Parts: sequence; structure tokens; C-alpha cells
Amino acid sequence: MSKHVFRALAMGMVAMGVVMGAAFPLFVLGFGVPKSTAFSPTFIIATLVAGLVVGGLNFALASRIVRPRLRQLSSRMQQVRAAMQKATFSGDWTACNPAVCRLHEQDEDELGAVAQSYNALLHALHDAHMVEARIRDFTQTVSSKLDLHELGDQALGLLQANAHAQGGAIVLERQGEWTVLASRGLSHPEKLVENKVYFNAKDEAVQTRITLPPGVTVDAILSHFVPSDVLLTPIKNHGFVLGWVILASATPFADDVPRLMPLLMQGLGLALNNALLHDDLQRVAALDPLTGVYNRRFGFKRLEEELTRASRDHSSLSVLLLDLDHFKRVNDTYGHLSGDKVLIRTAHVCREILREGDVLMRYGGEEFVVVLPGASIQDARDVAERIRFAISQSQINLGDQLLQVTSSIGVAATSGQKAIAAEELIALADERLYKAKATGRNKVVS
Ligand SMILES: Nc1nc2c(ncn2[C@@H]2O[C@H](COP(=O)(O)OP(=O)(O)OP(=O)(O)O)[C@@H](O)[C@H]2O)c(=O)[nH]1
Repeated sequence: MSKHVFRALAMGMVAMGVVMGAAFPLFVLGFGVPKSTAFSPTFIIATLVAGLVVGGLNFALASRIVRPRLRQLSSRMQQVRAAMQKATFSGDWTACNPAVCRLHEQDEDELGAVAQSYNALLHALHDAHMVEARIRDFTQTVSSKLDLHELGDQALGLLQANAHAQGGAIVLERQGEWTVLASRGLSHPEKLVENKVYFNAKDEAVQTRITLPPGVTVDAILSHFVPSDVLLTPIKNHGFVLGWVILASATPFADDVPRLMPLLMQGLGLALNNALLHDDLQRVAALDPLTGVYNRRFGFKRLEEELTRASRDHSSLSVLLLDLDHFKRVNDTYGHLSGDKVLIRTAHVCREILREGDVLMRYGGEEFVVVLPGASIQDARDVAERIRFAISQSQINLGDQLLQVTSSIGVAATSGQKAIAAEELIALADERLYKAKATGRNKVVS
């Protein structure tokens, strides 16, 4: 481009010199130079040559000043283009940094203005690429996570870093219930789902920013610091709101944060949807469809995990093997569906008595196993007794009549000293269950 411009410039300058040279004889007439001299061939040739030389010198001078600066601009542009092409694939933006590629802007002429515009363009390009890189990195990281809680934790950490927020949380809606998936820097994150401001924003499903004027503090749930700026952004997937990201900062967020968040939410929405599906599948694969407690395969895995932990921590662990008494009779007398009701009720009664951390599985047809981590044989016997009693007192409504059943329970515990295999422990409980059956049923043997 610069060649074309300079050729035109040179032609223009030389042509102007020639025109000036041609006009000069007329000009000198005004100063009293005789006509014969002014229009003599020698004078005309001399003035034309002088015009040519002045035009040429003008061009040389202009090109000496302008050409290097245009060259610098053009070479910087090429440098930036090459560096950006490279960085797009390598992710290394150091060669494209505006600090490296910018032009000096000291002159206040048109070239200075061009340099300024070029620098502004460079900044805009760099910022656009940086935003794109942040979105890509974020999406790549979150989409590699399938575990719901791991995803929540990782995503929140990245969002917090991107927004320079001191605190935040991700809340999710599942089956009509709002739960906090991840939180950072909050003292009572569980209260988030009860917060009125937050609920107002939730109903509208659009990003909401709550900026508090200086000096105004809120009755903070975010009490690790005093928030002055809170940003709530919906996480959507195919138009459905899966949850919200709440970020809070003690100082106002940078201007680009509210614009960046919805862009990051696109990747998070997709990743969260995958993780939720994965979680649902895992749940379905782990549960017994009739009673909703763990199935034998998954429950056994949990027993093995708890046994490993108990042996590592030198803590005790007990199991109960529970079998309903004369269950065949229930089926034969009242029908299979009534039998199913009894099984569902039994699982419910057990769950009511057990604590969080205890494991309940359906081990076979009418057999259940309870794993009690940390429980000694005495503790386990007490729990077993409570379950046995509760089952015997429970009435199952069959429509036209109430049914009551009993159960027998075998209890076994680890010794706390030597490691024991899951099968061995269950076999021990089974022996005791057999004894309970053989000695009259509706009893606990340990
Ligand atoms: N309704 C229903 N019955 C089941 C299910 N799974 C197993 N059963 C029944 O459970 C009964 C188990 O009977 P048995 O093993 O003979 O034992 P019991 O009748 O409980 O007698 P004891 O254990 O000796 O007290 C059988 O009739 C099975 O058909 C189920 O999912 N639903």
C-alpha cells in the first residue's frame, strides 16, 4: 500500500514542480523581467528543471519523514497479525501483548492519530481474544467434570477468580427444591435459598446486580466480609433455569464482569446438565427400584468402603442382617402386591431409625442389610432392637385390613483389631440370623 501512495505522491510533487516551473516565466513578467528573457528557451528550460528539482526534493523530504513511520505501522500490523494467528492455536499471547506491539503516540499530527487508533484497535483485539480464551478455558475445565460436586466446586473457584469476588455460591433447583451445590467465603450458605432478595431475582430469571452505596451494610449472610456488590446470574440450559451463580465482592465489580458472566454460563449450563444426568443415572443404578434403598451391588460396595475406612481408622463397624418372618405367608395370603407394600414399609421404618452415614441396602428378596460405621456390637444390638420393635409395631394398610409383620435380625461387628472381609462379616450376621429364626423369630441375636 505504501508503494502505491508514494508513487502517487512522487508524481504529484514532480508534476506540481513542473507546473510551477511552467508558470514561473509569467510570474517574473510582473517583476519587470523583459518578455524576450522570460520566454527565452533557456529560461523556460531552467525554470522547468528547477521545478522538477524542487518537486523531487519535496518528495524526498516527505518520504524520508513519513515513509519510516508508515513502514513501522505496517510492520507492526503484520507482526500482530502473525502473532495473533499463532496465539489462536497455541494459546500463548505474550507476543501479541499491546505492551509489546503498540506504537509511540508522541506526535499530535495525523500519523499520531493513526498510531492512537491502531493502539486502541490492538487493545480491543487483545481484550476480545482474552475474553474468548477465558470462556474457552472455563468451558474446557467445567465440561471435563462429571461429578456434580466436583464440578460445582471447580466452576465456582474459576468464576470467583474471573470476577475477583471474595465470596460466592452456586445454587441448584432439583425436583422443586433449591440446594447449595458449592459455596466459598460464606458463613451460612444454606441461608441463601431463604434470602428474599435472591428469590425476587430468581423469579425473573435475568441477571441481577445489587450494588450497595458506600456506608450501607446488609444484614449479611456473607459475613466473612461486608459485600458492596452482589451479582446473581442464572445458569440456563436450553432456556431452562438450572440454578444461579451468586458472586459477592467487598469492592465494586469491574465493568466487564456482568457481561462476562452470561457468556461463561453457557458452558456451565451444558456441563451442569450433563453432571445432573450423570448423577441421576448413578442414583438409579445404585437404588433398589421397589424400596428406594441401595441395591445389593452398590450397598456392598459401600460396605467395603466403610470396612476399609474402619480398618484404617481402627474404628468399629457393625452390620445387621434383617429378614422378615414368614414373608412367604404374607405373599400367599394377601398377594404379591401386599408383600411389596410390606417391603416398602420395612425400608421406611429402618430409614427413620438410622442416622445419616448409616447404609441401608436391600440384600435379597425380603432381606435387608444395615451397615453402622463406628458402632460397637452393643450399639448395633440397640439399633437392631429398635428396628425390630418398630417393625413389629408398624401397621400396613391393605385397604380393608391392617397387617403387622415381625422380623429377625443377626448382628455382627468387626473386632477393631484385624481386618475382615465384607463377605465374612455378612456370613457371621447370617449365622446369627439363622439362630434368631431357629429360636422363635421376632428377635435379635448378636
Ligand atoms: N412381594 C414380594 N415378595 C418377595 C420379593 N422378593 C422375594 N419375595 C418373597 O419372599 C419370600 C421369602 O420366603 P422364604 O425365604 O421362604 O422365607 P419366609 O417365608 O420369610 O420365612 P422365614 O424367613 O423362615 O421366616 C418368598 O415368598 C419370595 O417370593 C419381592 O420383591 N416382593
